[in-house]
Amino acid sequence: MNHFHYKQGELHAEGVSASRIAREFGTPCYVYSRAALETSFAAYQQALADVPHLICYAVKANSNLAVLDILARQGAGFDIVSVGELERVVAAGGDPAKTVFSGVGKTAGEMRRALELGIHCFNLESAAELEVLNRVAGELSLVAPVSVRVNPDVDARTHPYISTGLRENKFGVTMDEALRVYRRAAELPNINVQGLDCHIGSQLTDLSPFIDALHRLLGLVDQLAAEGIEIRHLDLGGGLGVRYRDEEPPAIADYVAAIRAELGDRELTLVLEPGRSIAANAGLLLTAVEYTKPTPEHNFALIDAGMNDMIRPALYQAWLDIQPARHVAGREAKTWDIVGPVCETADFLGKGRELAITDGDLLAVFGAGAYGFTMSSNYNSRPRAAEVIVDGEQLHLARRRETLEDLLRGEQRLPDGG
Ligand SMILES: Cc1ncc(COP(=O)(O)O)c(C=O)c1O
Ligand SMILES: N[C@@H](CCCC[NH3+])C(=O)O
Repeated sequence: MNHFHYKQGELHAEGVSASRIAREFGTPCYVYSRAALETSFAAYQQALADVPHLICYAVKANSNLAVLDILARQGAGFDIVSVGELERVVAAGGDPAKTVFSGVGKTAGEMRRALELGIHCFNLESAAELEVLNRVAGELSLVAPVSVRVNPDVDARTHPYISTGLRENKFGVTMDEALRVYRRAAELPNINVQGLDCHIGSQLTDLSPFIDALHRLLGLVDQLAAEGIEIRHLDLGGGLGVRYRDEEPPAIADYVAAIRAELGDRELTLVLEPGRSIAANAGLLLTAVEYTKPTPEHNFALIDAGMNDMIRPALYQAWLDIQPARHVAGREAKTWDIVGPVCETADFLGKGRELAITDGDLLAVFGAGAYGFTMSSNYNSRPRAAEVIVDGEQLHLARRRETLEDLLRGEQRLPDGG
């Protein structure tokens, strides 16, 4: 079911028209469909229903409290990469006991808070981090559950900036190093080995890199078992891609089925950390055309959303579908570059788009539910957009638009005479 659809020429998010959302909350505005979030999460749950599992939604994809709340109510666990994300999970009613902590640079303070809250597992990314965690857990008289994140050296065949599982990437440890880290972990008094972890990249549209990585991980599980180190859960990270344009990623059910086939009848709890495949197509960015500006080279449509609101096109050359929120009959289509107000040439959301649009039109940028708002910034001192949840006919303001006062909060001039 498509939760964003056109009815009588006008875009609707579930039962609510785009123009009503813009009227009530202004633009730019992120719009998320509750049903879409629930549907994609449920696809993971159904595919894993009869095996021990934990689905840890990757908070970095979309960390709005209402989004986390929706997923927590469905029983989601969470994958976090900072204490800030952990506090969001707690504030949203998520369960720390279903939370895994990834990230290459966890600080001692972050570890302390996570230990106090009793998270499910720390995904360790280095031998040095293991020592710090053991010390911090010791200070608290606690035992830290750990996995080691291995870097299986497989090519995820995705954009180089979001590929994480190659030897040259900063993430995880090599397979050889992992053996040494596990041996050391097994000796430490405040560490309890629980699992094995990897995450090879994001927006993968092919199953084979996942299966290659899993293969390598299972080899390590066996090697560890031979040394008496038992691995109870296997965390394969996230990374399943979505369709933004014409990509053909596997369906969630097929992705999970392929992993399960590879696991066979091993008694391992499967942990997954999906982000994009849950949130990307559950959200869009509504924006208005402020000006149209034909030039000898290009027709520019200057919109009120910029790269500070959605950086993916500038950062990864990502292609996002952009459509007018209302189809007006009889208008002539032209080729447009859809650009924002930020003072950077990279500030575009789409280039060379055939669209019948004019000044004042409302546009929708699709596929914006993941890595949209969470990567937004105040660059050019632009307040960040509102975030809205659509739930059937209901609209819920999930985060109000920042005000100019918000922008100045926490800053101070020098003292008088300084
Ligand atoms: C450790 C880890 N887990 C999970 C994810 C979520 O990935 P995705 O949004 O591609 O599912 C990421 C981001 O790529 C990550 O770095
Ligand atoms: N931010 C990236 C995904 C990277 C995920 C972090 N490991 C994107 O928008 O595609």
